[in-house]
Amino acid sequence: MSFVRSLTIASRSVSSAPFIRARAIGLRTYATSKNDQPVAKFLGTKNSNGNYTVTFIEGDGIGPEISRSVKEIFSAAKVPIEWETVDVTPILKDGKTAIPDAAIQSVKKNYVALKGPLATPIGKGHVSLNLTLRRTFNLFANVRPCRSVPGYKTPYDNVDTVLIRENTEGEYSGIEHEVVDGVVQSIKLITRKASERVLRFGFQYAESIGKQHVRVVHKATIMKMSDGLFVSTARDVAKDFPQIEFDTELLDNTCLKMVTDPKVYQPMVLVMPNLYGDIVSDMCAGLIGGLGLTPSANIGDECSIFEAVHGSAPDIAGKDLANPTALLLSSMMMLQHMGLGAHADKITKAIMDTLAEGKSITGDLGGNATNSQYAQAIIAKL
Ligand SMILES: NC(=O)C1=CN([C@@H]2O[C@H](COP(=O)(O)OP(=O)(O)OC[C@H]3O[C@@H](n4cnc5c(N)ncnc54)[C@H](O)[C@@H]3O)[C@@H](O)[C@H]2O)C=CC1
Ligand SMILES: O=C(O)CCC(=O)C(=O)O
Ligand SMILES: [Mg+2]
Repeated sequence: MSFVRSLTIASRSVSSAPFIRARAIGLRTYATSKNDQPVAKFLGTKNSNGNYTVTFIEGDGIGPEISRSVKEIFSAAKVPIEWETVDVTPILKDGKTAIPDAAIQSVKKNYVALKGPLATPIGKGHVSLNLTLRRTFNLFANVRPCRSVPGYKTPYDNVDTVLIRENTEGEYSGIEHEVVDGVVQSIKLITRKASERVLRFGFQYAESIGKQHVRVVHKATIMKMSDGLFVSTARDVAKDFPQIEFDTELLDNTCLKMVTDPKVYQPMVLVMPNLYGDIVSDMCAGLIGGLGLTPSANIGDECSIFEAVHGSAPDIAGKDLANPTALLLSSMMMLQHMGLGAHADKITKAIMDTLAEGKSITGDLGGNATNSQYAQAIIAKL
């Protein structure tokens, strides 16, 4: 019988990290936190045509189809953006999987990218390029809002959760090895530095979108050292935000309560280690109609990459059946981040009106429209 053991390592180094300041990346708002000088400030500038250049990674599976819809809608809405499409087919560099240099240079130059889903082989094969991108650009916070779509009926009304996932370490550190035949070790790495960084961002983000409560989701009853460090760091950071209510909750209880009464989570921002955030965000998507609807932002000090929560959906790829809304809403978060909020508002209204009308929605939402027909319906409303 094979026996897989997970070893937890917690860094005890005491951080003297400076107070991190963050600009909120909201789906609807572009509020600056009270502490100004944002860590996630958009550093890009307009090119000689008066447009911003944005790196586009179209991705695998449904990626190219939904990317095409986003591009068509942006073009119809006359968003002042020029896309720089890059290839991220992995290369081997010093024996390790790496992103091609041209793609890295493009993101570095433009400070911002929109990304379709990238498939990861199961078991053997290259490491996740999604994770590689997050690590390469130190995109420490993954912001995953999940809100009910007005007019689209689900068993739950008025879902409004915001989950912030630590994005660079934890169970996703990718440190694994075989101890002896049949015994494998996987290391969950938690550091005070990365925890503090994402937690501070979480508090500042909550403040800037008007949520008065931060809840840290963990399993420190079992992973006493690693999740314990995340929780104790959170308690320290919370002292700098006395105006924000702070508490903690065990992950299994969060899952139960979320699918029983998601309204409980409306006033708060949830912050959690990497794997928990991955799983809970898919679960939350299920509350509002599925993965076709939920966006995300990977935030770093310099660059930020915006992508849907979902993956490459191989089961529907190549059929023009995918729902591009999740990538579209991610691109709306991107526009907010870039200070192009007026364009975001206009497109978001067309998206929401099309969804509420229900005549041209995709199969995942119970409609008959293709991805292309849905995109055209949005364009007609612009
Ligand atoms: N950030 C990323 O790029 C992510 C990449 N992946 C990768 O994607 C691949 C496929 O993973 P799965 O487990 O199948 O998850 P998935 O998220 O691709 O699909 C799960 C289910 O949701 C549906 N779905 C997803 N997006 C949809 C959309 N836009 N419209 C309509 N239906 C949609 C799919 O058809 C499927 O039934 C894997 O290689 C995985 O590693 C998975 C999650 C995130
Ligand atoms: O990189 C992958 O294959 C999956 C990543 C994922 O599920 C996520 O980021 O939500
Ligand atoms: Mg995931």
